[in-house]
Order: sequence, then structure tokens, then C-alpha cells
Amino acid sequence: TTVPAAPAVHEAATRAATFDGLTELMIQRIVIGDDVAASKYFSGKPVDDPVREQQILDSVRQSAVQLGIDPDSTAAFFQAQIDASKVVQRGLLAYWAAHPDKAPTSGPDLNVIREKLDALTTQLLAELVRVDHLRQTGLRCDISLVVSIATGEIRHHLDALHRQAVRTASATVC
Ligand SMILES: O=C(O)C(=O)C[C@]1(C(=O)O)C=C[C@@H](O)C=C1
Repeated sequence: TTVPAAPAVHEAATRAATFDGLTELMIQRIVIGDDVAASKYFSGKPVDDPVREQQILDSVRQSAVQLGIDPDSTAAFFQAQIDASKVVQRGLLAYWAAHPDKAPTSGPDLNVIREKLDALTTQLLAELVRVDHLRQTGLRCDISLVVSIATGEIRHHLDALHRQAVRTASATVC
């Protein structure tokens, strides 16, 4: 009988994994912040919705337990994603207030945007499971993250505001 070499298998998985998938989804969520900002520009609703935030955090905690990942670090990760959206929203709303000619001419329905964010939450949770081991590798985690973020920022042509949001979003990954 062959005994599987568990540490070797784990090594291989660690080497193979990257943060490319996770950072892609984080950036997609940040870009949706543009739609949220446009919707709030027209509705006048505040950027902060503490009730909605608590719903998201409670729900991801429950999912984390079911998926076998740490609920506290999962909630911290999603709090960072929410904070990143607020960076984008505040930046755009301030810019549009100062330059109304640059403001959007229509805003999408917030409920429709939230459905998109909920779908991304499910995908982000699956990625957190996939990269769970990589998040605990210290310097290797930091290096992998920097590479994936740089790749994603270039692919999405992110401006300074959105790159700032990526920094906020990625703060709790490693
Ligand atoms: O749903 C909203 O109203 C948003 O602004 C999005 C979002 C989020 O990132 O999920 C961000 C800030 C709010 O406090 C609540 C949720």
C-alpha cells in the first residue's frame, strides 16, 4: 500500500494556489462601488447602511462555519470589502459634488446592485476556502498578494481612487 505523503501534498497545493481569483473578485466588487455611488447620487441615501452591513457580516459568519473557515477572519475580510466600497463611494460622490458636469445622468436601482453584491459574496467565500492555507503563510502570502493585486490593477486599468480601495480591501487577506 502507498501511504500518501500529506505534508508533500499540502506543499504542492500551497505552491499552486495564487490570489488571482480572489483579487479579481475583490476588484469586481470595488468597481460595483461606482454603481452604488451613482445610485446614491440620485437617491440621496447615505453611503453608510449599518443594517445592511450587519446582515452581510452575520450571513458570511454563518457561511464560514459551514465552509470550515474561521468566522472572525471571514467577517474581517468582508468588513474590509465594505470599507473599500465606501472609499469608492465617498471619492466619487465628492468628485461629482465638485464637478456636477462629470456626474452620472442616471443611477441604477440599489436593490439590483445588492443582488450582484450578494452573488459576489458567494464567489468570494468559495475563493476564501480555496486560498485558506495561503493566507497563513506569512511572507509568501504577502508576496503572492502583491503580485495578484498588481496584475488585477493593470488588467482593470484602475485609477488612483480604485487602487486606494484595493489597498483597503486587501488589508486583512494575509
Ligand atoms: O448596499 C449599500 O448600500 C452599499 O453601499 C454597499 C455596502 C457594501 O459594500 O456591501 C457598502 C456600504 C454600506 O454601509 C452597506 C453596504
